[in-house]
Amino acid sequence: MSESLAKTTQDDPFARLNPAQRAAVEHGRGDPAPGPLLVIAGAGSGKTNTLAHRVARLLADGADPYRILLLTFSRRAAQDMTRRAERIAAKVLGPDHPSVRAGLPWAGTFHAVGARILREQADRIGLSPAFTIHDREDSADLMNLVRHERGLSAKETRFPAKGTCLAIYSRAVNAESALEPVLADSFPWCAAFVEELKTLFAAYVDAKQAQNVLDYDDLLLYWARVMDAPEVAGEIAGQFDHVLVDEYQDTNRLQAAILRGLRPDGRGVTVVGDDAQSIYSFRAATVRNILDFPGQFDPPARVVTLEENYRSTQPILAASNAVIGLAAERFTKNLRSERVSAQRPLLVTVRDEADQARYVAERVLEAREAGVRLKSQAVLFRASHHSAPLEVELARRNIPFVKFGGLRFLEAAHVKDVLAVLRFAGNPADRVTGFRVLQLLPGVGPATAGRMLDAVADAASLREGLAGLRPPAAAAQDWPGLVELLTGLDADGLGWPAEIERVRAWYEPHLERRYDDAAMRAGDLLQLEQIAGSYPGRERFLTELTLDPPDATSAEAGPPLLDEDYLILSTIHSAKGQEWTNVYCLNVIDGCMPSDLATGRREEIEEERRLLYVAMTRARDSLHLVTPQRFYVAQQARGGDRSVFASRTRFIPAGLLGLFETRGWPAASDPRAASRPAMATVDIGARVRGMWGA
Ligand SMILES: Nc1ncnc2c1ncn2[C@@H]1O[C@H](COP(=O)(O)OP(=O)(O)OP(=O)(O)O)[C@@H](O)[C@H]1O
Repeated sequence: MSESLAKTTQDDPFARLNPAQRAAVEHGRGDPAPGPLLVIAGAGSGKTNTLAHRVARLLADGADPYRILLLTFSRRAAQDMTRRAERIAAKVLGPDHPSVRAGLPWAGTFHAVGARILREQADRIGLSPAFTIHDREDSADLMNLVRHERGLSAKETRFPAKGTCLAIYSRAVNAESALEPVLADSFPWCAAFVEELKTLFAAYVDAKQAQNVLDYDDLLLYWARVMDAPEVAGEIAGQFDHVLVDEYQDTNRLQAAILRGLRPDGRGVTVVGDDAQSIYSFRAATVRNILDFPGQFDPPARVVTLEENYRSTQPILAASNAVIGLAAERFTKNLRSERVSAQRPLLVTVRDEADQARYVAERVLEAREAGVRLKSQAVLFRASHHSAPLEVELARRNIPFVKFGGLRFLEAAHVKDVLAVLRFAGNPADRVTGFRVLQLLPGVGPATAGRMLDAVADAASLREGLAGLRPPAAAAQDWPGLVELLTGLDADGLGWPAEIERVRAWYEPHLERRYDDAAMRAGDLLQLEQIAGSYPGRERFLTELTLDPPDATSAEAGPPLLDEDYLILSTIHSAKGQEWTNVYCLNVIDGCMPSDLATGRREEIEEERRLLYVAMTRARDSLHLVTPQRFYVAQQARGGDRSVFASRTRFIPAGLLGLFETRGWPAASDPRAASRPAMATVDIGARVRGMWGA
């Protein structure tokens, strides 16, 4: 680069954009209400980068940051985008300019923004602004409660379990579909229960409304319905000049309806996405949203396609393109990369998962020796439990790692307990939460808790309701403490985060009584308190954390882990939008990719293909796809602990093998290979069970 060009690039943050990116960034520049824009961006083509530049361009050109709505897929993405846009805008406007300092107050996920808008409008739309939000587990619990009340849980009817009921309900809501087609398409074994399910869902909705509770789906559903009501919709839409949506391929019909409601003529709308990376149809996302976007408007939306990949080497890209090239329907993008390399992606055959773990651990250490930090390396897998043997191997070798997409921090019982106290104090009508809180006391079981909640519901206030209760003898000692805590949280004017400190202090003796590993759990609660400190208040904290819980503790908690170097382990779903120098992909075999949980419907298989594509396109320099020849099948019906012989994923048919370097490991020359006995599967578990005639 010449000196003057280098200087220009440094001064002008927009100078590095390629022509297509610039076209997207500058679309409608100077027009206060530019026409709709769709940016179709291939993997690694700078989608995120381009969207951040577009926001920065708007700010630099004088747009009001309070009137920009930026909808992202995760909270992390919203924060990342806000930081990038601020940094770019600061180069033009200076770091102290009010538009830079304001940040992007309306950046967040659809659900989080929905919650905020609904709370702001609560009085006008018949909601109480104190509504609480149920996560999936709470929703399933409430569904279960209603199911019992309706007498639908009798075993002989084989009525669907609470989780299935919730999944059916959720899909119907998000896909804006009647119940019958949802059952026929996705839950055919439940089709006989259509009438009972309708009754159940009606009762579930009644219960939520009576208890002043919204579930995840309600946040989109209520928002969408508000946008149908002209009196309120106009006001909400009028708050924004620009609406930008990232990862549009993973939005569902309700989200598309909300967007249409916000901007019926498409003016000021930018959506960005990649149809080839659509991987959330199990949450009713529909790739049709992005495929059909341009034609919704008259004149149609402008489409800008980004085809230059800056991430991966050409051989990695060639292999990824070939995999997605076999997909049935997509916007055609011919991704190209200028990053030459002689190294094709590796397709490595190993005996079993234990060897897979050893292979990956060795390569990771080798790369670290060669200067690639652990943090620049990621191991990706289809299902969270696939990494178990590797986790053992890493622990054995003292290789630190952080796992994304496993059991979430907030799902841990003790963390939920503390959050439940905070929520119940804010909304005593919420029975699921109240149930949890009251049963923390010794001697209070479901029946007592239920009676107590009835009494609270009939009283004028929580304070009055609690005052009238007589706890069982075993709880007598702890009762006054709980009453004081619940009634004092609001009344004592403690402020935030002192409120959560008080709850933690109250909870500590209960924690010790309830759990053997209380010390470790207490550490989690301290971490929770630390996270709480970064929110302005209780309600924002509870809402945002419920909607988008941290994927891994260290993702939020900061020190000490963030200073160290650690390997990334992640499900492919959680790897969305990220990139690493080296990527190792586990179990690239049929049964895992595609998952044998996919029913075999064509759309589901296509989505599994896109998952492999997403995994492959996360790699910058080095990509290893590992195929164990024998795979232990976990989580099968009783009687089955078995290994199966596995074959390479169908998404890499023989015709594509030339794009990979195929290898067996350990190599025949490796003494480890020779010392192995011939491959045989001995089902010890079955033999042991056989002792008892099972
Ligand atoms: N014009 C450019 N010049 C050089 N590098 C670029 C340019 N645009 C983007 N990049 C780099 O390319 C990489 C991929 O960018 P980004 O993460 O924005 O892509 P993406 O399209 O969002 O990817 P994906 O959809 O696969 O998650 C990043 O490292 C980014 O810095």
